[in-house]
Amino acid sequence: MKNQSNKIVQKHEAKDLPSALQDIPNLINGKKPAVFLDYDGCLSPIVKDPENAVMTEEMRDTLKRLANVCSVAVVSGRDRANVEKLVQLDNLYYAGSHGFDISGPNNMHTEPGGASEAVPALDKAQKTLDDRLKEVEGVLVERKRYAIAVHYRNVADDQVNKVLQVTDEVIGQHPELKKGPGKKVMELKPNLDWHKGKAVRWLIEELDLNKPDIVPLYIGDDLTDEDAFATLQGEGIGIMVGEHDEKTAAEYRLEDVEDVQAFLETLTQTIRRQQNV
Ligand SMILES: O=P(O)(O)OC[C@H]1O[C@H](O[C@H]2O[C@H](CO)[C@@H](O)[C@H](O)[C@H]2O)[C@H](O)[C@@H](O)[C@@H]1O
Repeated sequence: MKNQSNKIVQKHEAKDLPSALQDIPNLINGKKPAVFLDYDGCLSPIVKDPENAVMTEEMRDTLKRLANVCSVAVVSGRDRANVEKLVQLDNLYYAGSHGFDISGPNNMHTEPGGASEAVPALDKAQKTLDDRLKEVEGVLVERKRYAIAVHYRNVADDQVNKVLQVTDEVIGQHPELKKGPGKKVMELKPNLDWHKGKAVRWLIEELDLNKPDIVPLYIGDDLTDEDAFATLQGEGIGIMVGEHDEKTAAEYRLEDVEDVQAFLETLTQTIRRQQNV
């Protein structure tokens, strides 16, 4: 399958991929990793209420140790400020709203995808969604700076179609917006050629990581992470956590959040050994 840049992207069933935990020194092949991580389903397990997706102190310590030996970025669908608050580490880079809103150490803040033009449409869509979905029990309309997530995880099965139909109608009223699926969520995003893969590419260039002795790793669990896996295929390593509904462009897999932490711990030790620290 070709992606938008006409690269042929190989896709596999997640269950058929080798475990990324098996042989980490071989996986990074003597290169220094730059690590890009999704948040929900990767650093914190999927839970019923997005507000309760809290990262453990152990995972925070793991990330802190990793960020001492290589570049680390969290690339999330969440609002950037929200994911920064959840992770609470100031030597990481953060890309929120699916990569539209990027921050980092030394007051770095930039919005390379040009999403601000979609804010009036997002504001109007949010009002309509709040109004039209207010009677549906369990629905959650989560506003991010540059996206809206309509969550139906806690909606009764016989009401889910209504939620999706209303969401589709509202997107149809705003050519500035497009839809994007996720885990029990339908998102409204700026209708622009920008996604997590483009944000990762932007960070690689900006942080001067585009070098033969550096290997970018991207770890994620959701459909929105496929853009990053596809972007890195052939030059980096995509690692799928668990599974989603489609084939994946990742080349390795991890089972769950615990596996992610074990992988990051071993990766840190491997880098330290390489650096003789
Ligand atoms: O790119 P991510 O960091 O993985 O963010 C994707 C979405 O994650 C959140 O929703 C998902 O996780 C929730 C908590 O586990 C779960 O309740 C929900 O069903 C999932 O879709 C977040 O709320 C969204 O804004 C992110 O886009």
